[in-house]
Amino acid sequence: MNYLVIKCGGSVLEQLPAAFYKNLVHLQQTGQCQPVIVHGGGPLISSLLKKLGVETTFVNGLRVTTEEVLHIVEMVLSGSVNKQLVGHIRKAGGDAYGISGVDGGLLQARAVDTSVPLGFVGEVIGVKKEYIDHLLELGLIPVISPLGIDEYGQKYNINGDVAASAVAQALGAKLCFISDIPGVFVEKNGVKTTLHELSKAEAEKLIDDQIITGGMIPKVRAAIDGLTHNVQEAVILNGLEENSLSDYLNGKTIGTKLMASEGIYHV
Ligand SMILES: Nc1ncnc2c1ncn2[C@@H]1O[C@H](COP(=O)(O)OP(=O)(O)O)[C@@H](O)[C@H]1O
Ligand SMILES: CC(=O)N[C@@H](CCC(=O)OP(=O)(O)O)C(=O)O
Repeated sequence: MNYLVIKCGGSVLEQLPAAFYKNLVHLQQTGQCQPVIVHGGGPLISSLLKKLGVETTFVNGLRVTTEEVLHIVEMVLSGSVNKQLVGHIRKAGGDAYGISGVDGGLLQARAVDTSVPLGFVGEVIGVKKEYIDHLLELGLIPVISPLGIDEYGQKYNINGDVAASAVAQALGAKLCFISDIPGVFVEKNGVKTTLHELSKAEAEKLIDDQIITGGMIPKVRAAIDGLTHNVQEAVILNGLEENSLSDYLNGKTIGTKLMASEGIYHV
């Protein structure tokens, strides 16, 4: 199957134009590809935590997740954001099935292994691909919230980019990250330019040089990790540009395409 995993970032979720959902439904209904959505919602989580007076911190773009934070992450992602997306897809004439990575153990997870303790932040160790296939066979667009669960029933907060890459790896899919910027940019002589291609070595150099920061760190790392594990191609696109997704699929040079190669060509 020609799977396309689309990661909808929290940075753009509330501003995605109606054309985005129309294009998505068109892709599915014409059989051009089998779209699978994985979403984020970081800004909405942060805003609810703030309202509730709960402090939140990030390490390399990952939210330190206490039990209290985990509970709120689940409310926002699997409750509010997931169902909003299902609503938008239906409004565009398609049908979608919202599912959390927790349900049926869709995303099997364990705690991430990092030098800094991050609490209940997870990494994906297995994806129940057959659930995704069943939904697609029924003509439904799967909409997945990025939480995972382990064999003991412990839930984990998984970065949306990391979850999207894991799903794309399991499906051998193309992977599109829809965010709020035209791509990865670098500043040269005071001029910002968007890179149309970014290799693994370049990405790590830009992270070291603090040119790639915050939420862009897990995004480029998840993309490159995907490319070395069965993902067909990975690109970062601007969701605020009306037809970025269909333009990309039609071969237009747009956004930043990640490359698994080690070379440094642009930076
Ligand atoms: N070099 C860079 N190029 C582009 N964006 C960058 C870069 N470094 C950091 N960013 C930030 O990464 C953000 C996208 O990551 P994130 O906020 O996690 O998005 P999303 O919610 O769409 O996943 C951009 O809005 C931008 O502020
Ligand atoms: C571990 C971790 O950082 N999880 C993310 C999950 C949401 C997410 O990834 O949202 P975006 O795609 O909008 O960034 C968080 O708690 O914010």
